[in-house]
Amino acid sequence: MSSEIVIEISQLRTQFGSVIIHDDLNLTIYRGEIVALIGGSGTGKSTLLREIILLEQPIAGSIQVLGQEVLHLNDEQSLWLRRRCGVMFQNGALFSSLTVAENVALPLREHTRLSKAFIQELAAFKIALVGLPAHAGDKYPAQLSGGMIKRAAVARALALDPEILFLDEPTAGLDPIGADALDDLIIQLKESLGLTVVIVTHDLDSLWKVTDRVAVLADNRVFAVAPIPELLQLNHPWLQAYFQGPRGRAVPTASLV
Ligand SMILES: Nc1ncnc2c1ncn2[C@@H]1O[C@H](COP(=O)(O)OP(=O)(O)OP(=O)(O)O)[C@@H](O)[C@H]1O
Repeated sequence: MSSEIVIEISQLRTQFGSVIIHDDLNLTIYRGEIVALIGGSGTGKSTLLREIILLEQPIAGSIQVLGQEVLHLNDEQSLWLRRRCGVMFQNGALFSSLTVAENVALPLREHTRLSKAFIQELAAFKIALVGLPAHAGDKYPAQLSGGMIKRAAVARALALDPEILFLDEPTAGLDPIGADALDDLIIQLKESLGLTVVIVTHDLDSLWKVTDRVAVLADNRVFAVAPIPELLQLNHPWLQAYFQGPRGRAVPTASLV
């Protein structure tokens, strides 16, 4: 992890009607790290992610992404930032009427003036990069397994060579083997492409395996942000219940063998 800041959120306040979601929320994310956002249901994890990628507006505060204040961008700056950020939404959100290759090519068609042949080549490269066989490019999403759909969605998120990858519940709905393989892919992409990765996840196995640090949303703010072993030292009831409860485990299996 470098000391270069890629995302800096300060004094963020988010409110829907009279309901306060975030209040004085602060979070700093560094280049090359994998950070997960966790917290109870409704604590505003997905909303925070949507604010960072310009899909939602907070009431007050500051969100700087790659040195740009995202709350006051003109159209050109928004476009620039959207290209620097790859996003995989929950369930992949691929267009069902397009093949995988067409889905991956779509951001390239929208954001570049590259030739059709070159775009096809780039899409094929991204499809290979995420570990899909070449013939998967000709398939429609409905013809793919859950794990392949997630990989295709990651390929589309990587289409424009982003610096930051946002993943909303990437392993949700996958069997443990598929989820583990996707975790491997996320680590591999971070290491080979130098990506900074921000994940919203409830998957404890994933948290242990892929994250460098975990940011815990509680009481409308980021209550703590640290590697999991450090979080376990904190005496917060929700955190203890989360990691030490019936579905949690105090130490990763890898360190037991
Ligand atoms: N556009 C919106 N308008 C009104 N309320 C919203 C909007 N978006 C989110 N909310 C509310 O804000 C709260 C936080 O939602 P969000 O989806 O960010 O939570 P979360 O932490 O990701 O939850 P979960 O773990 O259940 O997915 C919820 O109560 C939700 O109903």
